[in-house]
Amino acid sequence: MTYTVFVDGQEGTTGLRIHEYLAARGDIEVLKIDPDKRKDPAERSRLLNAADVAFLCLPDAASREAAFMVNNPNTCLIDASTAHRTAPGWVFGLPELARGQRGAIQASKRIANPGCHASAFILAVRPLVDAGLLPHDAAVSATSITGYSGGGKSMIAEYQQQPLPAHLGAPRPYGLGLKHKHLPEMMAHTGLTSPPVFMPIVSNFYKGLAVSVPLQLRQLKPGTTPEAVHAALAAHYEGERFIRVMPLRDAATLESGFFDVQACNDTNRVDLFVFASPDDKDGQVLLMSRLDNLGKGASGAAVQAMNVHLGVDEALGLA
Ligand SMILES: NC(=O)C1=CN([C@@H]2O[C@H](COP(=O)(O)OP(=O)(O)OC[C@H]3O[C@@H](n4cnc5c(N)ncnc54)[C@H](OP(=O)(O)O)[C@@H]3O)[C@@H](O)[C@H]2O)C=CC1
Ligand SMILES: CC(=O)N[C@@H](CCC(=O)OP(=O)(O)O)C(=O)O
Repeated sequence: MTYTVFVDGQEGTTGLRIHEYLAARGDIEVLKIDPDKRKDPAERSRLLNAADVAFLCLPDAASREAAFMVNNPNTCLIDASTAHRTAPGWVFGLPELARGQRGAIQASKRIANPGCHASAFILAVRPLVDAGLLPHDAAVSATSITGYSGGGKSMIAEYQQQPLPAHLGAPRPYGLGLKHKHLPEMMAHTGLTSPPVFMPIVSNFYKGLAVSVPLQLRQLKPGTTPEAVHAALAAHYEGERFIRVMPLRDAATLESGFFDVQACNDTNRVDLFVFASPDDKDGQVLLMSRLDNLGKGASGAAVQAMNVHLGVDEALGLA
């Protein structure tokens, strides 16, 4: 069986990476748009409606526009943008979210893929909420360190200019209005009733992302230990091929003394960590979640969602 696929936004960062994933696939025929017509609504509409699966790798407004163009009931849209992640009628493209999510992705023709920061945050927090360890109304905060490709073509150009302006050489916190666009999906797909205080930091490396979520154990169900937090993650992701729950107080990371934000690059993997002090006297845990923002954070996740939707091996074409 061959499926036809169109990538709207084929020359953007996410779109190009999806093409790389699909290039080796014998079961996929990629429909290409003439470069001169890639923003021509009539031509985009024709190709969107000709595809079995269309990836939207566009700014939010253009993604909304594309969704309106589709009238072929067989076309499945997989949107990488923020436009539809909490929209009615769209399924969240994160198969590992909860039991039943794969079935929902398979059954829907409208799939909204998670944001890169949001994927990492949700995958760390959702299991604790589901296990009843973290109350829905918990006050949570999170930090994310990300490479600059997360900002798409314009941010890549900014960071790759020669000579590099001095202010881009150091990490840059942003989202300081506390209204980052991933907050709605972070709440909707973890079950938290108030937004986390979230500070992303972009830095001078191409890709790689790590979200950290510090928790005081007294915020959790009384009696919760770091072991219980770790066990909840391990149980939630048992058998998941793209999620690795690392050992509690991961010895390798602790020995090196530094966390490697880039260690999931060029994979579709997410690594989850639970750090705690050795004697646990302070009653704290630090959750960390690491991924490649262009892998499981965007293009890899989109291809995985397509595989689930088509009912083929979920890992086909993915590292
Ligand atoms: N980069 C990342 O790590 C992640 C990105 N995303 C999301 O994926 C989407 C794409 O992001 P990314 O690839 O990084 O962005 P880029 O800016 O790299 O690419 C966007 C592409 O869309 C094209 N485009 C803009 N408007 C239109 C239009 N009206 N019709 C057709 N094409 C159009 C742009 O054209 P032109 O080349 O002329 O600018 C560009 O090629 C965004 O919504 C982003 O937020 C999601 C998760 C992670
Ligand atoms: C470094 C940087 O700017 N990153 C982007 C997130 C990239 C991402 O996940 O984007 P979407 O939600 O748009 O899909 C940001 O924080 O806005």
